[in-house]
Amino acid sequence: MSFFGKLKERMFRSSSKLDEGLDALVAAEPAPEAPDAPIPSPAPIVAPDGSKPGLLSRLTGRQDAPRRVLDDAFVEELEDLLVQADLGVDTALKVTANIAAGRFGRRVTTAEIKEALAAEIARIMEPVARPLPLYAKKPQVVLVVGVNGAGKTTTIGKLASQFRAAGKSVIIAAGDTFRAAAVEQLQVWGQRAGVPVMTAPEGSDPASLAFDALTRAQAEGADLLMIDTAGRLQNRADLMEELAKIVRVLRKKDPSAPHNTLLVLDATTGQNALTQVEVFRQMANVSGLIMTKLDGTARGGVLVALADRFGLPIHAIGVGEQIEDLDAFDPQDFAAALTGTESR
Ligand SMILES: Nc1nc2c(ncn2[C@@H]2O[C@H](COP(=O)(O)OP(=O)(O)OP(=O)(O)O)[C@@H](O)[C@H]2O)c(=O)[nH]1
Repeated sequence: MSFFGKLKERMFRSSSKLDEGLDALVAAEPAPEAPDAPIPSPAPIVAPDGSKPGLLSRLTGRQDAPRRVLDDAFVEELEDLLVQADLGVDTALKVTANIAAGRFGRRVTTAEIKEALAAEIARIMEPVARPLPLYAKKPQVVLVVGVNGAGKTTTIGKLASQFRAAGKSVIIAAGDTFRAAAVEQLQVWGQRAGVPVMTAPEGSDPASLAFDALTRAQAEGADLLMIDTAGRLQNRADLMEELAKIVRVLRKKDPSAPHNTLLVLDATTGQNALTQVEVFRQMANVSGLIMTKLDGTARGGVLVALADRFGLPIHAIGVGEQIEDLDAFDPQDFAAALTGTESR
């Protein structure tokens, strides 16, 4: 199945929410307020090119798509709908203002609003849609950060598998040494991807494991070293110190490491993802994002808010629990899936 087909199918719940909301918005043409208020004469149905509809289309009703005047009430309802779809207040206001510009006071159809919304979303997402950059430098050190449960382990496994398929040699370091279950999970993913996973005794210093892993990666001439990290936000100071130490120690072996710091975010957390970006940016030099669990969530809109607020590259999106369920981020497809329009 094409990327768009898969995304659309899997984001069905997100798109249908916004999709249906937009349909309802246009259908909800408010009745005139007072009985003695002048009833506005219906606007002539004129095609976008200015021509009147022909007899056949008038008879078949194809020109009769519901229309609603884009007025202040419409603008407010559209803003609310976008906030509910997790675009965040600032982005929702901006997007709505852009859609209203040039259309205010006109009678619009749902299709026109959906197309305009998809175009606005794609415009915001375009600059951030960038795959993980691969450098000539070997080994390229990729530090993976994010709260527990965001999908770090799964994403590392999926990425490792894709790099392997592209002919790259990869080593994984299980840096969350405080949770035996996390280490075991990563070992399972390493096996699936066919990639060695370096571990350390439970409770040992993750920085020391990172150092050993980089030593091995350099010795073996590996292309990539991916380092998993803990995600205990409950003790922020400790986590910050832990991440800082990993970076300090890596730089003893390679002053340019880490070459990427990926923040993994869970789409189902909605607006909370914005806070996580802020927190992790204070703790680590986040260079890009991967958003997981976009399948089956109604909260995919948060990606638009993230792109608009932070402008950090979105390297990939997780659309399922299987090893192949990590896709490149395509802004046109994403906008189409979210708004229920056809991708260009
Ligand atoms: N539906 C879906 N589930 C996902 C996706 N990515 C990860 N998951 C699931 O999310 C859960 C947590 O994923 P992990 O990879 O263990 O998350 P983590 O951040 O490593 O969490 P800890 O191991 O607790 O540190 C698992 O059940 C995964 O199968 C995704 O893109 N879609």
